[in-house]
Amino acid sequence: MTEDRHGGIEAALKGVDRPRAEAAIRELLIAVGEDPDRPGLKDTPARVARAYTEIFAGLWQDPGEILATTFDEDHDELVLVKDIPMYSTCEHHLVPFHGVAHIGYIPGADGKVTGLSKLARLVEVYARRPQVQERMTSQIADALSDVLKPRGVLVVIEAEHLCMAMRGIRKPGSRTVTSAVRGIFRSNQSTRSEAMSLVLGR
Ligand SMILES: Nc1nc2c(ncn2[C@@H]2O[C@H](COP(=O)(O)OP(=O)(O)OP(=O)(O)O)[C@@H](O)[C@H]2O)c(=O)[nH]1
Ligand SMILES: [Zn+2]
Repeated sequence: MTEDRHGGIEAALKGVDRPRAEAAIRELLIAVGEDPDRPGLKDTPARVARAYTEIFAGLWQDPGEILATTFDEDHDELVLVKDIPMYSTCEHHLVPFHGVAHIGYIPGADGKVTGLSKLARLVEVYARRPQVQERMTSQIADALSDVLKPRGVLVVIEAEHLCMAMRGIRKPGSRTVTSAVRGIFRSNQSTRSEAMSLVLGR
């Protein structure tokens, strides 16, 4: 696990009760019919506890802190970062859903913008939690709106849910697309359509 100056992994390493997680994984292995003491599984509970600490580190991270670095660029038109890879965990089945996030915003009257990497970090904060795709999409849009006070925000997430692929209905390849629009993207249809075509155009 790499260190994260925004407190995610570091805070998660301090906060997560790993002995408890390890005990739970051991119990799960027994419950599904495995022998947690066989050599291949001996270190698995500790390994999984560490992996979950990383996978859910967003619970320990403050999105406001990530967006704290802003600068005035006097830019009053669209800023769009496309195809940000994301891996999250479906809170219903605790299996991954993964895909890409696209984030666009039009800065507010003060021209305040944030570093481009911060948009990708924001995706990480909300992806690294037990999630539902719709909620994750709205949370990213709301965090950006609250901190940057932009004229508009548009977030689109396209993802495949492994709970629909490797189990249950078993439809690999189906993609779920969610969007959240705020400000001018919500009130002005032509602005929204223009941004959407940039987002979805390949
Ligand atoms: N809206 C939404 N649904 C999700 C998301 N992730 C998983 N689901 C759905 O959550 C639902 C949970 O349904 P349940 O009937 O409680 O669980 P289940 O019996 O395991 O359902 P199946 O997956 O249909 O086998 C399923 O339809 C999943 O496809 C998500 O991000 N958004
Ligand atoms: Zn699921």
